[in-house]
Amino acid sequence: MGAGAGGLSLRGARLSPEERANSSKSRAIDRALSKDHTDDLNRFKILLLGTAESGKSTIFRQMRVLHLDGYAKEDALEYLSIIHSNCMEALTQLVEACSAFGILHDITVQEDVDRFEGFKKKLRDPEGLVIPVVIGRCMDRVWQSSSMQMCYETRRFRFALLDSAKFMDNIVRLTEDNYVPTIQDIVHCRISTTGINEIAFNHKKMDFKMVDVGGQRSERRKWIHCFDNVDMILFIVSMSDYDQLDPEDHKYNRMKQSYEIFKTIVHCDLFRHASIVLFLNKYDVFVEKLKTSPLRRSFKSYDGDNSEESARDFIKKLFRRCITDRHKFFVFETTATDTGNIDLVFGSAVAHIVNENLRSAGLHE
Ligand SMILES: Nc1nc2c(ncn2[C@@H]2O[C@H](COP(=O)(O)OP(=O)(O)OP(=O)(O)O)[C@@H](O)[C@H]2O)c(=O)[nH]1
Ligand SMILES: [Mg+2]
Repeated sequence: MGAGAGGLSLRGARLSPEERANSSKSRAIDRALSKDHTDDLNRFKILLLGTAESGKSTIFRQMRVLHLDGYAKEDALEYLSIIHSNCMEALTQLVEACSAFGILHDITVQEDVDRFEGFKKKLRDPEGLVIPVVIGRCMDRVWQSSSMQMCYETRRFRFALLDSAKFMDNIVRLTEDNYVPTIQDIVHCRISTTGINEIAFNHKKMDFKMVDVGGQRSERRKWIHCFDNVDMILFIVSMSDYDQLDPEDHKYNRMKQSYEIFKTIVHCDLFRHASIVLFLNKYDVFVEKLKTSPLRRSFKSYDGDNSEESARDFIKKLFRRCITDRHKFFVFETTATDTGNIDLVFGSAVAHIVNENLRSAGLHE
């Protein structure tokens, strides 16, 4: 089944709040640049790489939450219409799935589906989308219906569905008047990155610069502009991709694509001195998915059982094989939407690298 969102082009076609902030600040940044250039070179540069939807920007946002000042009310409000767009897209995908699977709704639920579709047709400005309270309630009734819940519970991994579809659990809160997105809402929302975003922060007395790029095919061409002076590649692979086809090229498995990109990056001579950190992300979804979708179905060479440990180790080994002796390499299982998990793992990755660097310099046992 296609990933179609019923003609809505609600994500990807516009600037994310990160990009808007970047471009409005760019003139001021230009002026300060000559002074900052030296400071910049002293910062530990982390480049986030990985395929689309692997979770790079989610980690980027977590850094802002953990190591900067988070999101003030006006910054949080920049995410409101994206969150509403995610809800529209998710419910559209769910309604389409019900009809593709031949799941029928009760008459009252069908009336609400029709009301939702009617609202969508009349939408003029997806950019500034705000779902009215009454439509939010109507969407909630569709989401809570037994037909929709059955479709979600039993088939959600069999059709394209936004990771942020769980917003539907909170659709009434999200569409209330005066709603302001919470940190949790912001890290769960989905908008594809179409530029290069940077933040600078301090952690454990070290200065960092983190660079976030887009993972879609057209965006990967821009990666090369960020390849100078990289201290650490933070490569994000989505563990839930193991049984997915690449949405941009259905010939390829999405995780195998990610593996090929990882291999190319690791072998790139520009990164011969960089540390490589691999996040096996969306681990929460991976564990859920394994219950119904065996790894062997997508990876014929896998001969283990369908336990989480065995499947995870196979994927870990696959990626590790790309690493050569010259690299410092660390791998972690992550759930990027979990702030506590990212705090722990990021801290640990940095500590490992610092220790390794001290050891290489003969300053550590
Ligand atoms: N359940 C779950 N969702 C996640 C996790 N990591 C990211 N997501 C969600 O996955 C979606 C995509 O994440 P992004 O951070 O936008 O992905 P990206 O790599 O920046 O994608 P591009 O910008 O297109 O390259 C978002 O809705 C996230 O909230 C995770 O570990 N678990
Ligand atoms: Mg992104």
